[in-house]
Amino acid sequence: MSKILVLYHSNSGNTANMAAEVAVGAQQVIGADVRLRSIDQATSADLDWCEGIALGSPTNYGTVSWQMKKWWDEQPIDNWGQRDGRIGCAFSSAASWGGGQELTCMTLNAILMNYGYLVFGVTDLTGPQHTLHYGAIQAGEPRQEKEIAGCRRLGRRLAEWVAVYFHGQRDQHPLEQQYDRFGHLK
Ligand SMILES: Cc1cc2nc3c(=O)[nH]c(=O)nc-3n(C[C@H](O)[C@H](O)[C@H](O)COP(=O)(O)O)c2cc1C
Repeated sequence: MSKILVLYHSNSGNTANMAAEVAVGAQQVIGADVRLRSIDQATSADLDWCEGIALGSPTNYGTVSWQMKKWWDEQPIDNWGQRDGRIGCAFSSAASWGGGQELTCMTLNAILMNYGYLVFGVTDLTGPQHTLHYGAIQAGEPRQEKEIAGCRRLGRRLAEWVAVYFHGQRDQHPLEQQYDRFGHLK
């Protein structure tokens, strides 16, 4: 089983709704065991458990929420250096497009990199002019089909990479998949 943690903070529900869709996407990969946790519920045991993590925060003043930063700041230092090689990715909701979601994703990725996670972006388009190169991004909550698909694609890609790199399932590699990845480029 691929162990996938979707960990998020959300003040008013938008990032929580993204997280739920990311979890749905991860569950699309056969053999994925998915935990969906807010930082209010999660403990360092969840980090110990997972092989892959999708980390989500609202964009607050162009960066991660203080609550998300605090959660990581308070992780036991003993864990540092113990999670090298696990796989991570990011997602964020802001009020508006261009409100700093990608900056937040990059900061979330930087937090994960400090812990030794291998972080990735997604090359696919899930709708016209809609991609997630630095993580899934959103204005408000995901409503349109391409927005929901973007969140789900992030989770799916995470579970695919875990299947490939942790469990040797080469058939789960994105280049082996039959679903549409670049149709919206046309
Ligand atoms: C303290 C604070 C700072 C914020 N800063 C930004 C910002 O820099 N850019 C932006 O577009 N929205 C900003 N917002 C709006 C939130 O990012 C937006 O409402 C988001 O969808 C909230 O996600 P949540 O429902 O998961 O908390 C801010 C909200 C708060 C409370």
